[in-house]
Amino acid sequence: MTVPTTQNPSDPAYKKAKRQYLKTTHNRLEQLEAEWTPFRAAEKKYKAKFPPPDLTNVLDVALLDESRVEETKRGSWRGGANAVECHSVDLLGQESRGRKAYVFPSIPGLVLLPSFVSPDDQRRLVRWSLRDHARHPNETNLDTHYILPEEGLWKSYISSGETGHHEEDIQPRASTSSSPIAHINIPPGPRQLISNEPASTQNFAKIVTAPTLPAAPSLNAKVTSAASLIPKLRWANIGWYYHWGNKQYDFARGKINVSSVYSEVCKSAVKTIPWEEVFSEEKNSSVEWGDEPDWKDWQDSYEPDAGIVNFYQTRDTLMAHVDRSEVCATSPLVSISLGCAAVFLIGGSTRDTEPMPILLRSGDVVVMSGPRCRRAYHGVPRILENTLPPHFIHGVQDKEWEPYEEYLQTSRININVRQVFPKGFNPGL
Ligand SMILES: O=C(O)CCC(=O)C(=O)O
Ligand SMILES: [Fe+2]
Repeated sequence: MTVPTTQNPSDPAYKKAKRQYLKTTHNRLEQLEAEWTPFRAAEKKYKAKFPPPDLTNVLDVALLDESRVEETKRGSWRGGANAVECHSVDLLGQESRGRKAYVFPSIPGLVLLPSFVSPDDQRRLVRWSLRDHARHPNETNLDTHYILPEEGLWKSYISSGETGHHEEDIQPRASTSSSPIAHINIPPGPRQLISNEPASTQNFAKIVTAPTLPAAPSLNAKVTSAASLIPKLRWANIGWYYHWGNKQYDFARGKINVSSVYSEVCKSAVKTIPWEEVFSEEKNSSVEWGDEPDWKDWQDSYEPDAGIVNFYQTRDTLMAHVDRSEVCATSPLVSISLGCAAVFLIGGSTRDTEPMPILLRSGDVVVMSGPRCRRAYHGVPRILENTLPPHFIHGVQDKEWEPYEEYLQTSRININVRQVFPKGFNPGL
């Protein structure tokens, strides 16, 4: 199956994007463009539906891998194999023999592990994310606005397909809450840009006691069905609860265990990275690391306890942001890509650094770590249609897999896992 694309001039999607472009550019103030930060300019470039962006400057290391030819030749989105300055390092351990990671002199602490997750494990993670994780007790973006089925949205969607019933059976939360309780307003839809104070061991006591009003259910939400809500699923929380209103963890609500399905992949990535080589070229490191670089401990001490699973449809984007709610500002953040490919941008400590574009494909893992990278601005301006790798399509004989394949045709899943506390810090929770 191919989905509409803005790359092909005879495709209606291209024509529509062109009409839209001509309409909006008519009114565009040139001055505004001049005021864009380099990060904003890059976001605009890769987001553009028309003309479709040229990806030659986007690093696409899958093009160097013969075993990924079937994957990279699908559709027409391809980056450049040598678009960005980087070099490869060998992964550690028997199981990783011959496998490589890429490191980037301009962003020490950024590590790209192409194709780190095997096709079988990718399918396992997709199933887990949709069916087992995006449901109670893990919070999702939809919980604020709808009373979701106990069995989870995905199972309810599948069973409605099996029985042929697409009933409108999901109630909006607003219509059922009778008692007037205090709320804050968090609009439904994409994550909002809210400026938060970077968490640290110094301000931790203040963060723990910050008031955390629940988000207000939307008054516009209507009775609906699981099938209509599935494309609206945007995120599911992992581990410690997160408060989106003040962009800090809500430690008072406690923590749900991080499933080993996720944590094992993340831990094996951290264990297999040769950290000494990753940070060997870093200059003046002790200044930025504080007392002592802590990477020497990561192979043993890294323990993920928070994060988010992001669900993107091909039209979705994630704006430039910094993940700074974790008390530990250096410990690895491990990010797993599944499904359709995406353009990922990563820059520096402000939006004034020109970001590096990297094409992330299914199974790729990105690790953001150390003082120069863990809190660098990053975002996802584009999900690329028709880039689903063949191992999600051909050869999957399993009938039960079909709805996952159908979902993935227009979706990307990102599992983004973090460690909140540095080694040896006692939060007293
Ligand atoms: O989707 C991605 O690759 C990045 C997601 C991300 O930056 C986040 O969840 O904070
Ligand atoms: Fe992020």
